[in-house]
Amino acid sequence: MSLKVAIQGIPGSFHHQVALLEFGENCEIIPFSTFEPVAKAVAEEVADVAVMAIENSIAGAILPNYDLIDRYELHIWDEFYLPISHQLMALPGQEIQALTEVRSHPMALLQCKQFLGQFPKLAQKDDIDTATVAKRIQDEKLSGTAAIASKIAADIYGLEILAEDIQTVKNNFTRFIILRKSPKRSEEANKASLKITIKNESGGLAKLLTMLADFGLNLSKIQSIPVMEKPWEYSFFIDAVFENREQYKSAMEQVKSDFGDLKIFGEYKSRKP
Ligand SMILES: O=C(O)C(=O)C[C@]1(C(=O)O)C=C[C@@H](O)C=C1
Repeated sequence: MSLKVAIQGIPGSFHHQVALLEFGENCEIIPFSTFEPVAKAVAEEVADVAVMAIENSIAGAILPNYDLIDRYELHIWDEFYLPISHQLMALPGQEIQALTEVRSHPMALLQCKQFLGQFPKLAQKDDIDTATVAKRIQDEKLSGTAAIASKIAADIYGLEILAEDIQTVKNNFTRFIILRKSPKRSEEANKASLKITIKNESGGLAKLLTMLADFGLNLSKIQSIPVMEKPWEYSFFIDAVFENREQYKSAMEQVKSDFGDLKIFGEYKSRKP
């Protein structure tokens, strides 16, 4: 039986590309148009695994996805960094000047903000995912509308590329995480994703960070997320890289005893390029 992989997006989307690269051409892709049903599908065992974008090197974090992992009690099994190159594309034979709107996933539009700034008359519209826009332009023969999507999407849906590599910096990556319902047991892990809710007292965060550094944890990411039930209080989502597993374990014990709540989303191998 093939692995069921939940993603947001259709063939040609970046999620689809990651799913095939990670799980091979024979996996069964279960596509959704937003992130919440992706998380739900794994929580309810409709899918075995989910691929979910979590942050981009130009546009930053996709904050609502942190909440989904937390709320649906999912576990991070792995990470995947995909180089992202965006192309402006439209029905064949059109000039950029003839376009009136450009549609894409909001994260993709953000990554191309500088390029789009040159075309103030081009209305920017958020859409489901990069490839869905490319497909719709072809299916409905939408002249005047452009998509921002991958070269693969242009090939699949028969669109012409009008401008290549339009993301603000050429070296652009999106970090995806691989989620499952059950926790992963791995002895080779050197990275952990944590949620720490510290007591609201002066210097609390500074003390936490110093303690983690003392145990040899290198924080590759720290993101504050509001605690919804307690206005103006925050939890911290932390990605920490470590060399010594015992020291990491000791640090986690100390977090629990001295700082507050700890939730470990996953321990896995760092894939940072
Ligand atoms: O729209 C797509 O193709 C996606 O896979 C979504 C997504 C995202 O969620 O950030 C994935 C990678 C890129 O950063 C742009 C968009």
